[in-house]
Amino acid sequence: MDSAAPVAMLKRRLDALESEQPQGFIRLSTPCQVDHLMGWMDGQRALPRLYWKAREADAPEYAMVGVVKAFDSLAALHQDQDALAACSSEQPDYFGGMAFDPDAEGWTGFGACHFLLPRLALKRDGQNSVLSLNLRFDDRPREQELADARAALEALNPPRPLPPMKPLSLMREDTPSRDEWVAQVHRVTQPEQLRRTPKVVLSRETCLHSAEMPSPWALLSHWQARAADCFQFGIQLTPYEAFIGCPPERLYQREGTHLVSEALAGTTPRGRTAQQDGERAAALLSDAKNGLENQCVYQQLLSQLEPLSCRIDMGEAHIVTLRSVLHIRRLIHAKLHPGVSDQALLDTLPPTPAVGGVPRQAALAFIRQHERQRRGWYAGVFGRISHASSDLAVAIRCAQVGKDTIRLYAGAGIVKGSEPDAEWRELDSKIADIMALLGMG
Ligand SMILES: C=C(O[C@H]1C=CC=C(C(=O)O)[C@@H]1O)C(=O)O
Ligand SMILES: [Mg+2]
Repeated sequence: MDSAAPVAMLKRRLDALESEQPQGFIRLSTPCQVDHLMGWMDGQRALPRLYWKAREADAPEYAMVGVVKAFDSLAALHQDQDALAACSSEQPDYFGGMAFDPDAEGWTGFGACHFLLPRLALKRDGQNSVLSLNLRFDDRPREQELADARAALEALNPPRPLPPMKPLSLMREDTPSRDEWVAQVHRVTQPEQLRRTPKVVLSRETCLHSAEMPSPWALLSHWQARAADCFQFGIQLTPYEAFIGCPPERLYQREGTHLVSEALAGTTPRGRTAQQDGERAAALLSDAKNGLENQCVYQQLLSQLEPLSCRIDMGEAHIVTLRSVLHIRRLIHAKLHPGVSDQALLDTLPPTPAVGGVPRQAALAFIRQHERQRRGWYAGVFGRISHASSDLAVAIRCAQVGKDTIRLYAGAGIVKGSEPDAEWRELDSKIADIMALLGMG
């Protein structure tokens, strides 16, 4: 990619702003040829860095660096959207995520909620790539904003070739251990416990120790090549902490008042042939335990969306085929009441029973009491929010990349009929792609 010319163009556009009276939010954009966005991300030194692509094959990719403004609550984000709606014709995209449980101790460096309006965004949409510089003049001195924007442009680096994936000599540590897992699954499936809490999604953290921190962007680049049908995200807030993932599950997509959500739960490993896949898919759809896992998610989403919507259309259960596993999915389309905000949706929907349980509070209480690992942003929410449209994934199939550890997360819905050994194997199949990349497959 030749970024010198686009950067020079944006600097000229900035110079032109000096003599104007810019108001509110302004996005300066220029075409910018890109070969590989991950190489661009890896080449940058400024922080934060954030990458996002929704799971549709033709969804645009966003690679972002630097920050204009950050938000540590949905209320603050919503307030900002309202403020800009009142003073700007263009509205920004905000990117970020939320922890699984804001009331539990999370990961160092990752708050309960963190969304940001990036300073620079490289957006690739089909054949078109555009580099944008975001600015705002409603809440800060004009001279300072222009100087900060110029500094961000000057700090931009060219992309660099991604380092090859080195075989890491990794020591593996599971929390819970396999024995603890067996005990936890037995506890959840006791009849008395199931009567009060019919579903709890238990999780595992697999901690891999490595001598040096791999580039999170090189890892994500390899991982995304194996997860074309999934959302793909990465966020790096500090030099030694990044969170990446390729989740298959959508929390919701909103276009105006039209909302699409889904229940993705119920799992079986892929077969070795197309015929075996077909047999496993049929068995999965008729299996009581997996059906119940999905039903819990679907019903809760429906009952939560009901008061927010004037119309809800329910879809049939069908199979989603990923590289290593098959899942059951049911789609939900809703027409929201006018004025239902992303804040209202995000205050209501997560954590869904695909990652928490039913009833929510009892399941969360169980998880807080029995899980030793910190879920942090695993099983939280990650995505893009804007005034006109939003798209958010459930942050599963993910890894936290630290200075000398890589932590992989996987969970399994435990309901009546769950067997500890089969559920443990389900955890491994869910993260098989990233395990294989790390030489642990
Ligand atoms: C919680 C996870 O998966 C959820 C999504 C799909 C299928 C699931 C299951 O069959 O248990 C889980 O509910 C995870 O991958 O960490
Ligand atoms: Mg399951």
